[in-house]
Amino acid sequence: MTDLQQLKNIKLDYEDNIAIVQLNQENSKVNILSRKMMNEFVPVFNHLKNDDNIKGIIVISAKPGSFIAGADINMFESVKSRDELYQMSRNGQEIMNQIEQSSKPIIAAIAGSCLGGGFEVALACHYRIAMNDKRTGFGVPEVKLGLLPGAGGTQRLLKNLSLSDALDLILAGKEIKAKKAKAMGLVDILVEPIRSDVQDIEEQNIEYLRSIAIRKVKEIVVQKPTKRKFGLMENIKSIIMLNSYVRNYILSQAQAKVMSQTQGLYPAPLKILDVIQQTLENGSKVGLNAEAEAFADLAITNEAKALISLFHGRTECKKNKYGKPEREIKTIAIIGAGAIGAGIAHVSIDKDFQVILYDTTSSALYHGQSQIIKSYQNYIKRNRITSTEYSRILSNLNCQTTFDNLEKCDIIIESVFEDLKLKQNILNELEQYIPEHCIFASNTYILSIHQIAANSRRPHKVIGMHYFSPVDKVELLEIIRAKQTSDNTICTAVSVGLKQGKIIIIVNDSPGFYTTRLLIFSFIELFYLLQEGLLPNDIDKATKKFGFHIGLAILLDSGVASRVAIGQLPPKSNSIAT
Ligand SMILES: CCCCCCC[C@H](O)CC(=O)SCCNC(=O)CCNC(=O)[C@H](O)C(C)(C)COP(=O)([O-])OP(=O)([O-])OC[C@H]1O[C@@H](n2cnc3c(N)ncnc32)[C@H](O)[C@@H]1OP(=O)([O-])[O-]
Repeated sequence: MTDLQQLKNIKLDYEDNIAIVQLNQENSKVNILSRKMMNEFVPVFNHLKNDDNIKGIIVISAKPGSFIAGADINMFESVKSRDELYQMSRNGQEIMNQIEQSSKPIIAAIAGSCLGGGFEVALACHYRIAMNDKRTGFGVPEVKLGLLPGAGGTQRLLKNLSLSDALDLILAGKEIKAKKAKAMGLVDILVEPIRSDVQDIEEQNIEYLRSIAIRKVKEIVVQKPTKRKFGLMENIKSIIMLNSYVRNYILSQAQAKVMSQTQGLYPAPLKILDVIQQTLENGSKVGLNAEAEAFADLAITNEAKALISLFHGRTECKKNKYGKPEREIKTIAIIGAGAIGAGIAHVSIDKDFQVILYDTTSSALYHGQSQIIKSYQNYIKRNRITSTEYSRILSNLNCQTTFDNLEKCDIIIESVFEDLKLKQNILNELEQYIPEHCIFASNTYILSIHQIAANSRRPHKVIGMHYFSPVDKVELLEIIRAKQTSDNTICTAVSVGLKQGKIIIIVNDSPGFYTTRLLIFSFIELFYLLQEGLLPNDIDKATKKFGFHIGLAILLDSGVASRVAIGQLPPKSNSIAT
């Protein structure tokens, strides 16, 4: 029995007859439903449930940016048997049922990520109040770990949403922002954050959210909650759902989409569809059991283990192991307004970097600028940003055909053709204009950073930053350190990349670095297959069936790959990854 005076991951507060359960996972950036957290949460909840003085409960997080990031992923890895996983899911479902069935109103006051098991907790609560800010997002990303929501999430999402919307969330594992969650009926009240120029803003916002939640729960205690009224469209949708022909049609469409996107290589989406079908045909009791069975089946697959390992790898690649750069980076100059240069500008301006986009001609510059403007206009159309945000973001972009203002730059990212002489000349010329602290990054997939810096006055400030097209969609950034590159230069490049939202690998300045070298070996095999008489289309089909996102032959046909394959790669190979 946990002593309620000795809680380490939960702070229990009271205001009048309202209990505030504040989650604050020890030694962690995020809250998770770990064994330690659950060992405190369950006794706290039972105590509050049985205490007659308590009339209402609020579940809130003390951590800025994180409500609950889900069940503890490491817990699944430590489990020894399938039965244990099944039981874990059943226990999770039982806790959520207890929350839902509580006679006292329970409000989830949500600021930050509300994901997986965290979203399942929120869905089990009677009322959801959410901060309408960038960091607050809802989703069930379990499918990305090769799993499915295993604490009643499939059932509650089906109850709260139309079948298509529920499928959309569970199968894609995508995150939605608070405003969209409110529009979908998953959130009851949106709270606007306090102005962003206030100090300790996030802590203050949590306090503010808490005060609104306390007011609301007191109101509910007096009035008793009114059931959410469904609109006309929702009523029509639920009538349609009673029709098995319509249901089966939606499920078969979803299955076809899954098969075309995954080639059937991932078991989780297919299991999810199966659980949903069983629920729709036999009701929630069968659905819950099917969910737990599927959770246990999936958690022991190699696919889940590989995807969980990928999660850990990605988390590692989001860290700056070099610490903090000596200077804060405010201004970036990008040399070359082609698709990649413009893409780099695109991922920089919305992170509040001041960007100078340079090209030699107005028409090239116009082309790059139009690419950026078009993308951001699309975001407005898709409600990803408001027109005010659009104006603010675009005001960070300065396009020019001269080297004016380069003295303000903290980093230059050169993204011109793969021509060693050209890159060397640009570096030499720019060194006349840029300040002493400014670092120079070359966006190259093949040229030696050491050679690019051969005539530099400060080679320790030269580094490679290899972006991938389309830059606003591909998360990977390959950072290449030459022997002479200083740690602060690497640290600065990593911090810029992380702020741009990239997942970063750091590699040595060796032939083909990491990514291009991997491609080379695939292309060598491809050439053998072509010589043996296979058709490019068949090779593409086979590689896609194997799991490649695009066919290998079509990849070769894209300019980048062919130039790599045609022999710019130096013959000698050294070790690559740092
Ligand atoms: C009650 C039992 C119920 C059982 C039944 C199953 C229930 C459920 O359906 C299954 C799940 O929820 S599956 C889960 C579904 N949820 C997800 O898939 C969400 C996974 N998480 C994320 O997507 C991101 O971490 C966030 C967006 C939450 C934060 O991003 P950010 O601000 O850039 O932060 P960051 O740098 O990424 O992470 C900081 C630290 O937190 C760590 N950590 C984080 N989540 C963890 C977790 N769930 N676990 C463990 N650890 C987790 C992370 O490793 C790192 O550790 P380190 O030691 O410092 O290296």
